[in-house]
Parts: sequence; C-alpha cells; structure tokens
Amino acid sequence: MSKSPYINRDVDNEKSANVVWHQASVSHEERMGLNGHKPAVLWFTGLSGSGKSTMANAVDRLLHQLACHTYVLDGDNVRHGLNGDLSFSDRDRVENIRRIGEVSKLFVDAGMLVLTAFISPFRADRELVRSLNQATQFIEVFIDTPLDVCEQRDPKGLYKKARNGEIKQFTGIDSAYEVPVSPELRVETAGKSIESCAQLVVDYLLEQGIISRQN
Ligand SMILES: Nc1ncnc2c1ncn2[C@@H]1O[C@H](COP(=O)(O)OS(=O)(=O)O)[C@@H](OP(=O)(O)O)[C@H]1O
Ligand SMILES: Nc1ncnc2c1ncn2[C@@H]1O[C@H](COP(=O)(O)OP(=O)(O)O)[C@@H](O)[C@H]1O
Repeated sequence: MSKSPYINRDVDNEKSANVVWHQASVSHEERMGLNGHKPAVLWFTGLSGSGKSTMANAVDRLLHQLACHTYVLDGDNVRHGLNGDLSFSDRDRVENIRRIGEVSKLFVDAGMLVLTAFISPFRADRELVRSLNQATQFIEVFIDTPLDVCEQRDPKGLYKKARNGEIKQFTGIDSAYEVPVSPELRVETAGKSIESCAQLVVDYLLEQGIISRQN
C-alpha cells in the first residue's frame, strides 16, 4: 500500500525505475556557506487562532532584521494555491502536511530558514516531516493556546460558525488535534505579548547556534 492515498502505486513503481536523481552542481553546503546562518524548518503547530501565523510572521520579521534568508508558508495562503484541491477531511489534512513537508525540505536544501504555520493536527504527519530532515534541522514549535482562549479570540469568526454547525470537521470542535509530545519549543501565548513570544523562538535559535547576532 502506498503511504498516501494520492500516490498511485503503479505510477510510483514506474517512476522509481525511470526517474533518476540529478546531482546538483551547487551543493547544499555551498548554498549554506553563502548565508551567515544554518537552514532549518520552524514548524509552528496549534489550534486555529492559537497564534501560528502571528508568531511565524513576528519571528520572520526579527530574523529578517538579523539578515537571515527566511520564508513563511502559511496554511491559509497555501490552501489557495498548491493545496487548493484539498478539503479538511482527515485524509486531505494528511496530504496537505505531506506536501508542505516536501516543500519545506526544498527550502532547507536551498539553505533557508522556512517558517510553516499549519494546524498539522496529527502527530504521525508531523513526525513524517521530522523524518524528512536532519535532526537539528526540524524544530517543532507548539503554539500552546487553550481552546477556550482561541475561541474567545476567534480572529476569523470560524469558531462561531463551527459552533453553529456552518463549518463541519473544525479542529478542536469536531475534528481532533493531537498535542505534541516532545516539541523543541512550547510557547504559551495566553496573556503574553506577541513580541515576548517571538523572542523566545529567536533565543532558541541563538542558543542552538542556528543563527548568530552577527549574521
Ligand atoms: N474545518 C476546518 N478546520 C480547521 N481550520 C479550518 C477549517 N475550515 C477552514 N479552516 C481555515 O483553514 C486554516 C487551517 O488550514 P491548515 O492547512 O493549517 O489545516 S491542516 O493543517 O490541514 O489541518 C485555518 O487557519 P488558522 O486559523 O490559521 O489555523 C482556518 O482559517
Ligand atoms: N502572544 C501572542 N502570540 C500570538 N498571537 C497572539 C498573542 N496574543 C494575542 N494574539 C492574537 O491571537 C490571534 C492569533 O491569530 P492567528 O495568528 O491568525 O492564529 P492561527 O494562525 O494559529 O490561526 C491574533 O489576533 C493575535 O493578535
């Protein structure tokens, strides 16, 4: 059985026989050497309204000021384009994260710091993305905001719709969110400023030697 329902096993077998990896002329190490920082995926996960997009963008701004090469991949945006064919069924969420995992790996290969902001509700999918990367290059950031706080914030009015039955399979209401067991970072946002939360992430990257103040 193919891991993804979107991958046809026959096509898969044919591909492995006929598609050969092309050796890049500029190596990963050479690309990294152009930057004053190491590449990594900063994988923000949490409920809708927990603060993933806000945090990813605030951290992006701080890293940009430190001359890091960064890019934010955001669920709302990616679902308009690359993943515009996917719904919020469990099966489509799995495929959503698989594709983003592959895309974020390409950013790491290009020597960049990529910040992803997807609910990514299932532990197995987050672990799959982790396994695509070197251990030090995948940083799971759990945006730990209780459901009642997310629901109070309700920045897009989606919880209200979900409670009224206008949206089905809404994460935290009638679709599961599996809390990370050992994230590299857990950020509690309730009652905290966006700036202080973003700084926690930057401090972690400094401590780990992924970035430095002299980038
Ligand atoms: N049913 C349902 N459940 C959860 N979220 C929903 C749903 N329908 C629409 N939305 C909006 O889609 C955003 C989540 O997309 P993601 O790609 O991050 O979801 S997932 O990782 O595939 O679970 C999510 O964005 P965030 O609020 O930024 O998390 C919502 O704005
Ligand atoms: N410390 C904080 N960190 C992140 N967001 C916060 C914080 N405090 C309040 N918020 C607010 O919470 C909301 C989070 O929305 P958003 O970033 O879109 O969440 P998500 O991307 O997880 O759906 C925003 O309105 C933001 O201003």
